[in-house]
Amino acid sequence: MVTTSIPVWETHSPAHICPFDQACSYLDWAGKELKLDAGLLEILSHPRKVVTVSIPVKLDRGEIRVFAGHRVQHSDVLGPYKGGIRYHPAVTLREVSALAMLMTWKCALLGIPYGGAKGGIPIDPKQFSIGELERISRRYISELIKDIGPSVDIPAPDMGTSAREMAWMMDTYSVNVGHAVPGVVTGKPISIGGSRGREMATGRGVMIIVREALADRGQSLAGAKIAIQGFGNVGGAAAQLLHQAGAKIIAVSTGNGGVFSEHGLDIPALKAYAAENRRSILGFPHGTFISNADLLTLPCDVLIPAALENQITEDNASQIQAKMIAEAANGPVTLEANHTLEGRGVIVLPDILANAGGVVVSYLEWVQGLSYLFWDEERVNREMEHLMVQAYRQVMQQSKARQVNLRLAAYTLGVGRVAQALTDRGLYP
Ligand SMILES: NC(=O)C1=CN([C@@H]2O[C@H](COP(=O)(O)OP(=O)(O)OC[C@H]3O[C@@H](n4cnc5c(N)ncnc54)[C@H](OP(=O)(O)O)[C@@H]3O)[C@@H](O)[C@H]2O)C=CC1
Ligand SMILES: O=C(O)CCC(=O)C(=O)O
Repeated sequence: MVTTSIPVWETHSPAHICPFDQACSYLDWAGKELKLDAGLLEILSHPRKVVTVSIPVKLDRGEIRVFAGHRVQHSDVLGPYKGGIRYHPAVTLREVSALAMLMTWKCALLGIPYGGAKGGIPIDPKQFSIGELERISRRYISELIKDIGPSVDIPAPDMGTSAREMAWMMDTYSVNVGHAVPGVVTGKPISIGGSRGREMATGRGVMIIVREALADRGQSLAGAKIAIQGFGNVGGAAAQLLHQAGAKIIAVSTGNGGVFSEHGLDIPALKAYAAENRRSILGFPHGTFISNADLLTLPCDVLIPAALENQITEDNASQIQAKMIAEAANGPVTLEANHTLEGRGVIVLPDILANAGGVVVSYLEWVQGLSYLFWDEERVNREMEHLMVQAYRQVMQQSKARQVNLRLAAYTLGVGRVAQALTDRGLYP
């Protein structure tokens, strides 16, 4: 039975804050600081290409459903478009457009030769069988076949997707063009050209940036009290690596709440519990229940939002008790909240720096694939750490030189490099 004949491309974000408006406000802020021309800012605030495709899929029970699949290519001034694909019910075109823009600044900040893109399908992957997810992923990539490619646009995992979906996408693309093309996606399984270290990379990058920021304040990871919202690819890996480094992870959460222990959670035991309980951590015996809202306002050294955007807003910014926030998620702190936090002396390590470990190892995966030479995990981690620490130091230096907070420092570096490249290429004025 066909349930809808007219696909609804644009759904309203459940949050009252539009992620794309937020992304444009951050760009504006950086543009003012850099004194960029209005015309240049106008170019940078528009994605270069927006694609929405129809994904007709037969579900296991025989019903035909048509999903909307978005891919937004924000900028390719510095290299091929790059960015993840999100499967989440709250995905909208405006959200994907915001995330694509963030990718542009992130890649420029890290000095990797990519532009920015993002993709997404508004579905809850938990509601579909593996077979259904495979059909959705394959059809989505077939529809985008002319818009992606190893030197055009290279997708990767984001919320709700993983190496499994990347393998289906790589295979679909390869079958369509007639030969194996591992470089069309990153975050693939190692068996088909994925990189060692990619799965943990975003969490490892978060750990490195938090370690550097604490060290600059005379603190170490050992004994630091940390709360983490989100226990998926990023939050889970960050929790594991921070725990290994001696930090005390006092709370973690998933979509329906979390667990708290003042003495620190046993993260390996919690990971094992989640694996046995279809990713749910509720009911973990060595801790008490905590809501996502309460987790955000716990007193701690570092708060790590690692789930969705717009989690820290004007509504709760004044209640945040963390001394430092590391944005593992993209866009978890709104511009207004950022100002409030800054006024209260809370350090915010911005997303385009703090969560860049994933795209850095994606880049290393792409480089290994193009050169047909694969590295051991130690080398991947070393190269990634070098790029992350270098970017961190550049942000610190920019912050001192311009007397601005870390977000504006990171943005002025990222946006400034793209603006310079656009001008040097003769694309502006
Ligand atoms: N994967 C990557 O390499 C990168 C990801 N990021 C960003 O990191 C963030 C997380 O991505 P990733 O870890 O890959 O995604 P995953 O899908 O692997 O995990 C998401 C986690 O967030 C939880 N979650 C979902 N909704 C909420 C909510 N409303 N409140 C609290 N927790 C929630 C999920 O719980 P549940 O299982 O209950 O849904 C799950 O634990 C995203 O913002 C993403 O853009 C940034 C850079 C790279
Ligand atoms: O690994 C990548 O290419 C992109 C990761 C991503 O989507 C992100 O950094 O937000």
